[in-house]
Amino acid sequence: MALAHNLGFPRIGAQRQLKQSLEAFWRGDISQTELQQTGAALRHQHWQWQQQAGLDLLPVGDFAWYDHVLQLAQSFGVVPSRHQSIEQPLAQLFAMARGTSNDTGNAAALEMTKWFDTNYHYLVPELEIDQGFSLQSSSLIEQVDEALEQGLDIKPVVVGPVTFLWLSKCVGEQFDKLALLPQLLNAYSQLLQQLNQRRCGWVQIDEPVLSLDLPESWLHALVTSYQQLTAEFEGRVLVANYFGGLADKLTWLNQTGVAGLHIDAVRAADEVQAIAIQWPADKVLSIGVVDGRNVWRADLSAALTLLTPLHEQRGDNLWIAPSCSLLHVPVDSDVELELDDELRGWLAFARQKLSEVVALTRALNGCQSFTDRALFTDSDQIQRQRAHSSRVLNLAVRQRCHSVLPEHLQRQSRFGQRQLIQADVLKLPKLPTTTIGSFPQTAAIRQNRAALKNGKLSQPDYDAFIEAEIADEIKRQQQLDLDVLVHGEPERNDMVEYFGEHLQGVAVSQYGWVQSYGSRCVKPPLVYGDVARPQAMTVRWSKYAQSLTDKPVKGMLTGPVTLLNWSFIRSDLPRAEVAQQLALAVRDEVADLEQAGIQIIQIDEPALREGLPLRQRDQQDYLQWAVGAFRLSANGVADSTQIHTHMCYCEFEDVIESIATLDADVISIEASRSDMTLLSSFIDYDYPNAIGLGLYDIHSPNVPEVAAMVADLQRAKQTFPVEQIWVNPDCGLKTRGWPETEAALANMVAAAKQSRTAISA
Ligand SMILES: CN1c2c(nc(N)[nH]c2=O)NC[C@@H]1CNc1ccc(C(=O)N[C@@H](CCC(=O)N[C@@H](CCC(=O)N[C@@H](CCC(=O)O)C(=O)O)C(=O)O)C(=O)O)cc1
Ligand SMILES: N[C@@H](CCS)C(=O)O
Ligand SMILES: [Zn+2]
Repeated sequence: MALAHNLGFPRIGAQRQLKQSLEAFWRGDISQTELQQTGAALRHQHWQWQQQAGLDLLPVGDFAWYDHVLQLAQSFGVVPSRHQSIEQPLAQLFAMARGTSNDTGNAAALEMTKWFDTNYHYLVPELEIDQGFSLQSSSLIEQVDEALEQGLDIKPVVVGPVTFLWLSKCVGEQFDKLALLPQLLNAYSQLLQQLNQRRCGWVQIDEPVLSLDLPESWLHALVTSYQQLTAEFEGRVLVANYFGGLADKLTWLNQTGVAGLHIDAVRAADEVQAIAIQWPADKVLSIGVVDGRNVWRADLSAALTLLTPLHEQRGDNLWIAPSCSLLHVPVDSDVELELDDELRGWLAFARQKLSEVVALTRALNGCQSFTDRALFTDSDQIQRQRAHSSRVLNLAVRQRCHSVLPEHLQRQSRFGQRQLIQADVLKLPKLPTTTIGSFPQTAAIRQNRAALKNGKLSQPDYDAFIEAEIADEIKRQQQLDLDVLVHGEPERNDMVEYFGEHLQGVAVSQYGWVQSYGSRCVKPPLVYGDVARPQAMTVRWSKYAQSLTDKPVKGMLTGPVTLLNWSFIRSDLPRAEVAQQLALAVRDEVADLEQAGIQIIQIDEPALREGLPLRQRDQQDYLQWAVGAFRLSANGVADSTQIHTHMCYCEFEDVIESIATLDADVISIEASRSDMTLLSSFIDYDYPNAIGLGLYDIHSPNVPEVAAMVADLQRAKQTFPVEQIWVNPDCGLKTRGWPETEAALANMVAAAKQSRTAISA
């Protein structure tokens, strides 16, 4: 009998209960006991749903208060010294996640970065050269005990040692992280011994680093690790890889002695047959055949065709699962009642995906229920429907894509010439100051938008409210004496979802929340068909803002690659083509902004680096079409129009050449959190265009000091021509409050002014 299992369930809750409880706890509105009750209720609910779906083994340990990597680090005692004085474990966890600030000083949060190529962010464990590891109280064990008390058939899940070490960073003296492996393995052994005491039959150890190009020393580490862990665990170890292929690592995995292997049969469909032959038939092979990174219903008949011969070969040793943890999809598509029946029918969120896994497993085992059969019938019908639906194909869009010419990707003149023209038009001071776009999304803004959505506020009243917000934000920026103003983005729920709401071929869900980091969530748009822009999306707000001031107001758009990477994209068209359609829609908006008198337009691309394929062999192709999409969106303007772009949270060194090829007049980057080291990629590359230095970290409520920013500007001036330097925060200010925003910007403007005086002196 094939077995149905799951790798992980979304922890935030179908109604974002975890978010609400966390934020209430942080505000001091609820007690720790109440927060813990929310956690327990969510875990109980999620296990119940998974059990009802018919899974044979339920994942346990996938729940985390803020981030599962952070939680594991704390369990192993990997706590930076600046947070060690906090004894209460939950308080310490939140201090590591969010930083602390009190009379005795600030203790910074851990660095946050992208989890592989997803829009989920994990906290980076900090390792010192003499780092010790030992099992402290473990959230995994607590969750296991809780699930066992509920009489569930469980499979504990934990991030594996190779991935943990790979994702951690060295602090202080630099050293080879692998030197710490033996001690780290001891901590894992302690964890496995605890699972032995609880007689767990299986443990799932996640090693998504297997999807990367790994140096040989790390593959040796893989073998050493699992030889030790399998010897110590009395049950059986399932190593789970996802987000890509691992065929090149199979001979290494064969030496590890693990009893089971999970593969991502969606991202690496081409490897399934070869792995099925090479992975011993007496070991479990788990096929991640239902897409855990996208929201469309699976083609169940096609999946069954793939699985049937594998089942004939392996029998009980074939497991069926989603391709990866369901952390990356929303919970339940059945509640999306504002979508029409046809579109809703095309969707499968986490709960629906588990029904698909179970239906496939039962079909293999020859014990399908009536509901399972109906799922297959529906699936066949949906595949046909989507292929022929008039809402999917837009001939005008297809025609326009075919007519794109190389000159559409080209500015009229080179940067040097554009710079002179723009300087003449804009008349900005040296080291011009600006912000990245959004200002605080206050409770009042969110409440008014909620009121509009549930019919309590009319559209004209809402629009008037947004105009008043914009007017207030322009006034504040003028008082701060910023040089290039923004309208502040108060009309946007999110920089991607907002555009999803305005584009044809794209739908937005009502409750389709996905955790981005900690308590913060996003609702990725659903790109189901060819994308078109029926009317202007932002012009009204930018134009209104510009009418209130003589200073230039920067138009603010999200770029095509970020719209692509932060949406759920149709699976019947190559990503490059969807990117081109999005690019044409953004290009039209750029043209309309320019037409409306907006002289500076920023096209944000924070997800350009994130979309970089995990394997080097796939990267050039992506970079080529992604850069092409950006250029198509941006380059239809006159030389006098200044194009900005913005990127945050990203390492630039492996993509710097492509970033230069974007040819934006100004790129604003994060610089402060990396102590200006991110700049080194730009310096080494001799980056030709202008750069906006993210001079302070917007993720912290701390107000940056003028002197520190002056010192950073001084360093930048030593490496870049001063005409190329702009001054700005490192990202948008939507998550901040007004008092710290105004104080920080006042200091930033003061730092720029001081630095200008130093230039002219
Ligand atoms: C730059 N970042 C972004 C990423 N991805 C995106 N798609 N967008 C991004 O901006 N990835 C990388 C980073 C991640 N950073 C963040 C930062 C902040 C958030 C965030 O704050 N998310 C909000 C949700 C935003 C939103 O859609 N708001 C809506 C709905 C607000 C709401 O909850 N309303 C209440 C009622 C109102 C009330 O009474 O307060 C409700 O519905 O119950 C809106 O503004 O209308 C979050 O709350 O988590 C995300 C990623
Ligand atoms: N313009 C956006 C960019 C975020 S990456 C903002 O300011 O929020
Ligand atoms: Zn940003």
